[in-house]
Amino acid sequence: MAATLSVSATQLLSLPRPVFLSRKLHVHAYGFPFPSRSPSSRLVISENRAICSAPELLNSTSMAEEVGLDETVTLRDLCGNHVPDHVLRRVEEVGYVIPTDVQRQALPTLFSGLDCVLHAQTGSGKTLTYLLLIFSVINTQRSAVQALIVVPTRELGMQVTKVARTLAAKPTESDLEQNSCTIMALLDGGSLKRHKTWLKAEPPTIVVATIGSLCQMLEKRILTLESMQVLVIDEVDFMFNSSKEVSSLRKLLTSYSSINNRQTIFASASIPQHRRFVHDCIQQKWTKSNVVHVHVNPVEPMPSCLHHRFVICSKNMRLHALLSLLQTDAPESGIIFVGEQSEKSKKAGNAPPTTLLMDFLTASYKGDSDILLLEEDMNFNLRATSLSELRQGGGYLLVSTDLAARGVDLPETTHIYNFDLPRTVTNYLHRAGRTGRKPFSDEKCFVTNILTSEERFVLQRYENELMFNCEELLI
Ligand SMILES: Nc1ncnc2c1ncn2[C@@H]1O[C@H](COP(=O)(O)OP(=O)(O)OP(=O)(O)O)[C@@H](O)[C@H]1O
Repeated sequence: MAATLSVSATQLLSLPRPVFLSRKLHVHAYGFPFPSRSPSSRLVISENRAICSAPELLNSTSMAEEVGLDETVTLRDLCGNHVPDHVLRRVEEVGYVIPTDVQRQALPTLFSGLDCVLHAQTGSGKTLTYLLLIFSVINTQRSAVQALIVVPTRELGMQVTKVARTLAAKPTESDLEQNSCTIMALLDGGSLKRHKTWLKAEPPTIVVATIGSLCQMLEKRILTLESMQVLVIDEVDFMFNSSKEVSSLRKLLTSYSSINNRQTIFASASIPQHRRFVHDCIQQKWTKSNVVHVHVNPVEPMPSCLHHRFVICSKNMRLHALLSLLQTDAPESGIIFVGEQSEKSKKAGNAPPTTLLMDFLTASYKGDSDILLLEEDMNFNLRATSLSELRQGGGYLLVSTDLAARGVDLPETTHIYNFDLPRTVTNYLHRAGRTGRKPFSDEKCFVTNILTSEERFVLQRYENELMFNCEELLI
């Protein structure tokens, strides 16, 4: 049976994003050079062929709905010939069925073996994108490190490891007969001695690492990357911006491994001067020369479900402004970002701002949510405890420095409060992106900035650069 739709050429040309139809469908465009400017163009959709993607035939969701067709390609459709079935079953069990935009746009490129810069909004599903590539490439019969994911913080490393282990878990007894994929978290603050023993006994298939711990293992040749097929650098702009990490990162990209033996993926929601970055990737031989920049939704750098607001108050009224906001919003789960303590304030022996804020909230906030702290000065165990408590469910208010701003995925977070304005526009984007992390939800999430009147122009600059509007609240 064929369904026939009449679509004007203007409609065809004005639609905003590529159409992907289910693999049962095939699109024929007849009667006009495609895309046509003729107002009487016809589009015929008939059963029984593969996915069609035509950039000009944008967003045919409404057309497909009109004839009652399933317009959606699934992750299984995209990955079927590449990713082992037991991994795909886990992907579906976890609840990932429909690909997000970045998955839909990047996976075909990644499966074709090309190097890739994954540049897509916070919370858009970049982690699953590169993990699916890794699962398509690794051979569990081989005992060697075949994929390496480098992350900036222990917290992000633990999170990525958890997702990778979830997907690698064998769901049925017949799957258990196959060799399993082992995943090592080689992260700052972990036990290097234990990792050395593990690496010497039996190399893991995938390593998730922070650059410090990784380089120690590479320098001592306890870990080698000769068999590495995929190298992922997550939060790549942060890594290149960090004076502590950059030289080790360059060494990893050029001395410890070579672009010809590996597929290289860089991921981030923010890649400032991205054309320059892609140019550098090729010039510096961090990637092959045909590297693809997958830039999803470039005109909207932040998720559209975010509602940005600000309140203006004097510095010494900020605690009260925050309390008033919390009482009005009554957020079930939120993150309050606080700036780092200045060296001057440290030398003067003042308590860190996070401590002051925790003390204030513990004494004054009467809501039900647990109040927790995450900051660099805590030891790694306490940091892990804070995050695992957050993930156990129930409401929370997390007081944090920018440590929680990159990559941390707490999907229940609906409110972000910038108690101190972030120092850069990129930090604004990542702090804001700790909310709005449920890909197919249209739940409204809030980012609220507490600022002095002198700081208003800084926020205005962020609004201009990131193309959002901030509403003023009067409290
Ligand atoms: N296809 C999918 N369907 C449903 N949920 C998904 C899908 N892919 C990813 N997610 C969920 O989306 C959330 C965000 O994913 P992820 O952490 O990979 O985002 P990200 O793009 O890396 O963001 P950031 O740039 O902030 O690190 C996670 O909670 C993840 O479980």
